[in-house]
Amino acid sequence: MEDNFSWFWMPVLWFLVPLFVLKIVGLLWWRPRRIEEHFSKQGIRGPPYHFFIGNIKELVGLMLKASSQPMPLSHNILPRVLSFYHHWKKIYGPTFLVWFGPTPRLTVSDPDLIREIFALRSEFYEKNESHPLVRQLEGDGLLSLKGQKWAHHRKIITPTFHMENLKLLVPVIGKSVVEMLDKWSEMSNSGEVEIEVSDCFQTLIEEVITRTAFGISYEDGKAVFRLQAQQMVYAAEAFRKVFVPGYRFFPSEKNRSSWRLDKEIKKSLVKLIERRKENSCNEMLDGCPKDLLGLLIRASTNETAQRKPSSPPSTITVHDIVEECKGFFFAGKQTTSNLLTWTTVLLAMHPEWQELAREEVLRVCGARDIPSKDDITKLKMLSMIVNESLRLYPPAIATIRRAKADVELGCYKIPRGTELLIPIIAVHHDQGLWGNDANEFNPARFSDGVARAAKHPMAFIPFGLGARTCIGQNLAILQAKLAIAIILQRFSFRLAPNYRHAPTVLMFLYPQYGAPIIFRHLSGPTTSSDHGS
Ligand code: HEM
Repeated sequence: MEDNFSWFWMPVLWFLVPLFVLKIVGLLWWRPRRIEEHFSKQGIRGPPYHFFIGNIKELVGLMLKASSQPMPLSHNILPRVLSFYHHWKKIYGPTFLVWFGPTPRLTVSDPDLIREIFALRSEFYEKNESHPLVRQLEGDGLLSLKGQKWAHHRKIITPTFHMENLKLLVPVIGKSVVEMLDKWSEMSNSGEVEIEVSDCFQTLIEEVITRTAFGISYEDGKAVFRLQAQQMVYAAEAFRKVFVPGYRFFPSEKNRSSWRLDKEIKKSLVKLIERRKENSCNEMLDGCPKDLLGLLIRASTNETAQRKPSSPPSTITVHDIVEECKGFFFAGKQTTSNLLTWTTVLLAMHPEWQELAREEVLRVCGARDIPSKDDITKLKMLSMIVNESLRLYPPAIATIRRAKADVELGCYKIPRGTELLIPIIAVHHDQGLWGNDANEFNPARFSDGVARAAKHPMAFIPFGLGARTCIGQNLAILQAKLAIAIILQRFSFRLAPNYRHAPTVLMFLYPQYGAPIIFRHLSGPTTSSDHGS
């Protein structure tokens, strides 16, 4: 029997093992060399590829060194935040090849090329596959879907984020902001209070997103945020490691924790969706905001009702809804809370702009009332300030696309499978596009509108570009303007003496040591009962 076994298997193994080794060597050694050569012939160079790990070791080293200590109070944050780009750009120029493990990434910061990727020839590019831990966090929803399924979901969800619909949320958001400020007032001592704003704004945005996403069920959504915050720590660690295919199935301690968290998140969301379906909600009544959950449930119900017995199953399932909700929690919270944090820090650093913004708010909205939806659109100075904040401190500092086929990008020939890294923050800080004061806080550059603020209309891309542009941008801007306006009505503020300037990336741009700010009441302390609506 044993003899029969070796007689049959030994030659098979002799054949298969070398084949497997050859395949691995091809993927991890020969292919990267060929790609390096392909780009080098076109004048594109970069740090040399190292077997299997690519440039991960140098990359992590540069990041750790850059974030090892705070920086001076300056807005020249690119060297700290995207240290590898800053470092290699000086050596190889703005378009260079960098290796994330065996995956090549070409950096693209020329706005004409960026427009080609996102808008003019977007059919040749697709979203790259996120790391499985990141994917778990962002869900299999709009953020990562592709093709027809993405288009179908985007069409259904878009109405939630129309300005007309969002404006109905103004009193809800305003109420959450006022409640937060009332707590600050209660904590204040002789009219002043020190607040670590990045934590406070996260809680505020959680509340607003849960209301926008879940309407009447917002209380139930809060548990999901807590679980996602834990998942985010694992996902952020994954960014610093080479992606090993299949490793996610290995029952390591972290993987097991991450699976458990994912299971809990799914369970909470399914419970929430089922309860909401049973209640069959009142949110479709005239004048009530359409929330994400209501729209998705309605879409799935309509599809099921209209389905012929012979047609394929409804495309919006409870699983789809769960995945979309995960994405909205994740994308909505971290981005907007960081926008609020950086805008507050900037106004604390630049009191002259804080004063101009306050004058406008008091003139348009008065000193006490929660600004109305019409007031918000009139706050031009505040819009300029928020834009300048998004330019200097964009919460999403970069994005990635993958070439679906061999494609020409400008004068470059890009092989299929190459990833293109668009360093949003580098484009926003480029002196060639923004002038010599690119690293200065100067909201006035937006006084003639976004398209004319820089030398190229595509130089300002905090929300991405083209069909896959951020669906939540109106909501983010609305929340930020409303919250800052209400703060300006009630407080003046400055950096706390213990503030340390340390913008850092943990998936999004955030202050490494928090953002302690001192708030001073403009007049005597007020409470919510004093406010109009
Ligand atoms: C300051 C706040 C925000 C910033 C800077 C921001 C940034 C971005 C960027 C750059 C993209 C494009 C990514 C790419 O092309 O690869 C994006 C997409 C997206 N964002 Fe946002 N975002 C913000 C707020 C929000 C909010 C509040 C929500 C939802 C509640 C949201 C949901 C999404 C979704 C679902 C996508 C994917 C859209 C698609 O592919 O169809 N974002 N965001």
